[in-house]
Amino acid sequence: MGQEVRYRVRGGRPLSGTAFIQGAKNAVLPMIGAALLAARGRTVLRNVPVIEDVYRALELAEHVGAKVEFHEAERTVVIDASKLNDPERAVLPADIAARFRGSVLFVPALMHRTGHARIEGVGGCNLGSRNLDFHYRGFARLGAEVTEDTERNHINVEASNLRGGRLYLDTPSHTGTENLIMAAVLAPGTTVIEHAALEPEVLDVIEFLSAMGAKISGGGTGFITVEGVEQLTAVEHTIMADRIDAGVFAMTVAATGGEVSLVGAQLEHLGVARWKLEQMGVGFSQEGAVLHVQRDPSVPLRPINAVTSPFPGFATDLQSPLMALATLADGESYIHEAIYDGRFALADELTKMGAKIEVEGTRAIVHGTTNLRGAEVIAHDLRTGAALVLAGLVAEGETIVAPGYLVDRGHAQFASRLAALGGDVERVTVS
Ligand SMILES: CC(=O)N[C@H]1[C@@H](OP(=O)(O)OP(=O)(O)OC[C@H]2O[C@@H](n3ccc(=O)[nH]c3=O)[C@H](O)[C@@H]2O)O[C@H](CO)[C@@H](O)[C@@H]1O
Ligand SMILES: C=C(OP(=O)(O)O)C(=O)O
Repeated sequence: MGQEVRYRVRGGRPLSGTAFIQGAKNAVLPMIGAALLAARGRTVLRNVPVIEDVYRALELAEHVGAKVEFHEAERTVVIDASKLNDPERAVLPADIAARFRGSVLFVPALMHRTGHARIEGVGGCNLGSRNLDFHYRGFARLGAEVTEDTERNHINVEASNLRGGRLYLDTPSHTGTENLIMAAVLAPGTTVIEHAALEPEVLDVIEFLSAMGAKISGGGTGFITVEGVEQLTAVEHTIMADRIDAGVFAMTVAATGGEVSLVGAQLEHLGVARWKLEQMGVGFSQEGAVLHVQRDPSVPLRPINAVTSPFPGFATDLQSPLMALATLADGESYIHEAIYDGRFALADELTKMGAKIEVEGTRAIVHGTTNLRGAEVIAHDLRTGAALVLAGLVAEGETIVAPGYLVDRGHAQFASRLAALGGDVERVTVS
C-alpha cells in the first residue's frame, strides 16, 4: 500500500498574524495550457502555487512535448513549447489528465500545434455531473471534427483547419470560456463568444494571452471578440492571487475568531462572499495589497442564506467552507448549490462532527449553533477537505481529514500557513 497524506487538526485556538495568499490555481492551469500555444521562446510564470494540480499540469505539458522547469522556491515555472509539434504525442492520457479538471485546457494548444488531440480522460473534483459539451461544440463550430470513441471512452479532435466563428455558452462556463478563447486566438478570422464567464481568473488569462500577442476584446462584459493572429510569443506573467484560497482563510478566521492579514488578497475578488461574511459578523478592510479580516469571538456568528452562482455571485468553491462556518452560527442557515448537482458530500462528514444539516437535492439547511467535536472524516473533494480542516480548528479534540491529496490539489502549504497563524494543524504522511 502506498503512502497517504492526512491533515491532523486540534481545535480551540483563535488565529492571528499574517498569511500569504497563493497564486490562483484556476488561473495558472489555463496559463500552462496557453503557454503551449507559443511556438518560440520560453514562457515564465511567476507566483505559481506549489500544488498537486500544477505538478499534474506540468507532467502533462512534458508528456505532450514541452520542456518544463518548476523553480519551487521562486514559485516560478519556465516552459519551452518550441518542440511541441508531434501529433503522436498529442494525447491527454487518463493516468495524468483524469487527476485534474484543468487538463481539458490543453486541447486548444494541441489543436493548433499538431492539428490533433486525443482526450483519454479529464478529471477534477467529483461534484456531480460535469460535462464538456460547451467546449466540444465550440471547437466544432471553429472547424474541428470532434468524435467519440465510445468503446475506449476517448474523444478525438481533428483540427487541421480552424477558423473564426460565432460561439456561445449555455451557462458562462469558466474553463469553457478560456478554452474557446484559446481555440480562437490562432484561428484566422473573427470569433465572437456570447455569454462568456466574468471570473477574475478569466480576465487574468486574457491579459496573459494579450501580452503574448492575441487580439481579444470584451473581457469582463460577457461578450468576447477574438481576432485570430498568426503566431503568439512566449512572455513573462505574474499570476493573480487565489480568491478561493483567500476566501477559505477569511472563513477560517471567521470560525475561530481573531485578526489576520491576508497578503495579496483582493476584497473585490470575493464577490458576494464578502457581503455574506460581513452579514455573519466578519470585518474586512483592504489596505493596498493586504486584506485585514477580523471576527470577535465573543459575539455569535449570525446565520446566513446563500445561493452559488458565477462571478460575482457566491463562488461554488466557497460553498463547502461556508457550510462548515454555518454550523457555528446562531440559528438556521440556508444554502442553495446552483452550479453543481452533487456538491454536498460535506454534510455527512460534518454530521460525524456533531453538525445538524438537512439536505434535499441541491438545497441544505444548517442548524446552528453546534459544538463541533473532532472525528475521522473524509475529504471527498478539494474544498470539502479545506472545510473539514476549518471545522477541525473549532472542534473539541482531534480531527483527522483524509485523503490529504485532495486538499493538496489546490491549497499550497495549507497546514504550515494555518500553523503560522496559531492553528494546531499538521500534515502527516502515513503508510
Ligand atoms: C480548473 C477550474 O477553473 N475549475 C473551476 C471551474 O470549473 P469548470 O470550468 O469546469 O466549471 P464550469 O464553469 O464549466 O461549470 C459550471 C457548470 O456548467 C456545466 N457545464 C460546463 C461545461 C460544459 O461544457 N457543460 C456543462 O454543462 C458544469 O457541469 C457545471 O454545472 O469553474 C467552476 C465554477 O466556478 C469552479 O468550481 C472550478 O473550481
Ligand atoms: C472544483 C474545483 O476544482 P476543479 O475544477 O479543478 O475540480 C475547485 O477548485 O474547488
